[in-house]
Amino acid sequence: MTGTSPSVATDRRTLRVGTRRSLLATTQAEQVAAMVRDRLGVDTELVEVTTEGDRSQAAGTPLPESPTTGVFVGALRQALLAGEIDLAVHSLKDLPTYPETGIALVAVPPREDPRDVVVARDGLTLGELPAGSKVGTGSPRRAAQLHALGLGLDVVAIRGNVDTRIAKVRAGECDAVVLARAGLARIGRLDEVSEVLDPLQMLPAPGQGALAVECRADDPLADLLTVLDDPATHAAVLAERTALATLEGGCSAPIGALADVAEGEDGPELWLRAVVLSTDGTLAVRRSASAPLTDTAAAAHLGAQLAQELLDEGAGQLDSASPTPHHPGPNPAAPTAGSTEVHNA
Ligand SMILES: NCc1[nH]cc(CCC(=O)O)c1CC(=O)O
Repeated sequence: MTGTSPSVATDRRTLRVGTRRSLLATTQAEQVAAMVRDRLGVDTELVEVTTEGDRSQAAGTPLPESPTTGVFVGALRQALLAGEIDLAVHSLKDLPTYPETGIALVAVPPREDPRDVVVARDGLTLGELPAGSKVGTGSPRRAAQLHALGLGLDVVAIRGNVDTRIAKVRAGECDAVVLARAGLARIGRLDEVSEVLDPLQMLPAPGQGALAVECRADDPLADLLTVLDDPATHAAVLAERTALATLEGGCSAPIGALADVAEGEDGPELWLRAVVLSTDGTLAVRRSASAPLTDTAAAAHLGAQLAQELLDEGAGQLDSASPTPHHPGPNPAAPTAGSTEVHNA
């Protein structure tokens, strides 16, 4: 192990790319490794690190789809800090919103399609599934938005990796499951998709479809790896994640957020929309806002501002712990016009 003698990147012939062991994780890591070889002209080697999340899946107690505690990233960060790997590749949506001392997020490569998809029996869409159909998901965000469609679907909690979840449909255990399109795209299983969900009905998780490349903050490699960064994607996910971080301070309800880059009159703009729902989907607060796509500070500001508007509209009262959510209280300061709505779904 050469971790104790800091070397400059050009001294390293082979960069060690840390990844979780799942098929999705290693596929993503190999994609980033290919970019590293191409852009930096160095060799790469994948180093598989077993995370707490993987261990518990192997032991038969898989974690929920959207663990918020970073169980999938801790071991990779430890390996970075210990000098066992040079860079780590994560699904960005699995990263906790708070930073880790000594670890830098150095690049966000171009994003995959961030939408959620349905994999259903007989190629059915959600609208074609009869009331009472079992739709599997372990994500409170997906469950709340499924309930909000008002189709009478029976949302059942399932866990496990992408393969396991698709297998539940093929085995007849569920009529359908909802997954991130990006995951299926990366492992070459888009042919399983029966419907791509419009973000108007199913807003993805903040950061969904994007990858995060991390390395040690004090490693000279950090500067070199910025060539992997896609500034538009980076700004978009920063806006989404800042909204998430701000909302996490004031509420524990399911959250969806998506920022798109669109061409405005005076150049590219970031258009951010977000939703906070009660767990059972009967109540939702939704809002959107846009800002010129300039720097990361502007993107973060957009996210924080939108989150604050959602909190002002009562998002903090959509208590995920409450089985019978109540209407958010009136807010005299809230504007009456705009794209916010508090509704019974
Ligand atoms: N929570 C697990 C996870 N983390 C990232 C992805 C998919 C790839 C991505 O969103 O970038 C998935 C699977 C899923 O949600 O279906």
